[in-house]
Amino acid sequence: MQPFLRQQIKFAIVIATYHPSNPNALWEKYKDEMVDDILHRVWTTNFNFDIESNDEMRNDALVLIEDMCVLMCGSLLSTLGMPAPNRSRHTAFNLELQREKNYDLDEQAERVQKNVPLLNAEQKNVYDSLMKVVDDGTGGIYFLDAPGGTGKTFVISLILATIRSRSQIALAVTSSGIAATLLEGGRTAHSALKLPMNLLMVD
Ligand SMILES: Nc1ncnc2c1ncn2[C@@H]1O[C@H](COP(=O)(O)OP(=O)(O)OP(=O)(O)O)[C@@H](O)[C@H]1O
Repeated sequence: MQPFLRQQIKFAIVIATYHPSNPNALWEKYKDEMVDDILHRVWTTNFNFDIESNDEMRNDALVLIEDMCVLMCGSLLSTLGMPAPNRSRHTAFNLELQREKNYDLDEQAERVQKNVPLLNAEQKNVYDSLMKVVDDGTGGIYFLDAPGGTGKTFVISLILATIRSRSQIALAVTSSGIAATLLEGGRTAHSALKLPMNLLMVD
């Protein structure tokens, strides 16, 4: 059993098999304990122990409890006298989202202020063009190519910082793990987008 599910499983057993007289009151009493493990995972993933439990996490706990109740007694929480989870809001421990919302905005803004004036003409052209696409919301696919060491990563990092400094989300995905280490918040596309691995393919 995964240790982080223990509290929710115990709660589900009580609700699904003992049929307490007031399940809703029980949930109100223990709902904060139900998210302890979720909160702990969010803390350790984000290296930020200031994050507090929130409705999103409580909703995630309810979804887990309901899934287990359905397995145990075939009933949804609403029929067992409990609040129904909002499935459309279920984030499945949305650590990715927490992580992307967790950048220090001042730090990002400071980096932008310090580094934009350093861009050379070509870098500035790339930076301005891509930021315009972001600002206009037009989107698109852009390929940035230049000889090694000429500042591609520098520009890309600055674009990421600019977007993040505005509380917007910029995912940095790369094709290799080594490349991912060069960008703040960088992940491989396989990890970030849960791309399937073709283990039979030989490069
Ligand atoms: N405009 C700039 N002002 C100051 N330093 C810069 C600037 N552009 C790039 N650099 C620095 O130059 C070095 C090389 O830049 P960077 O790593 O971005 O190049 P790259 O094109 O991504 O290289 P590679 O293709 O080898 O990965 C880095 O130390 C980077 O911080």
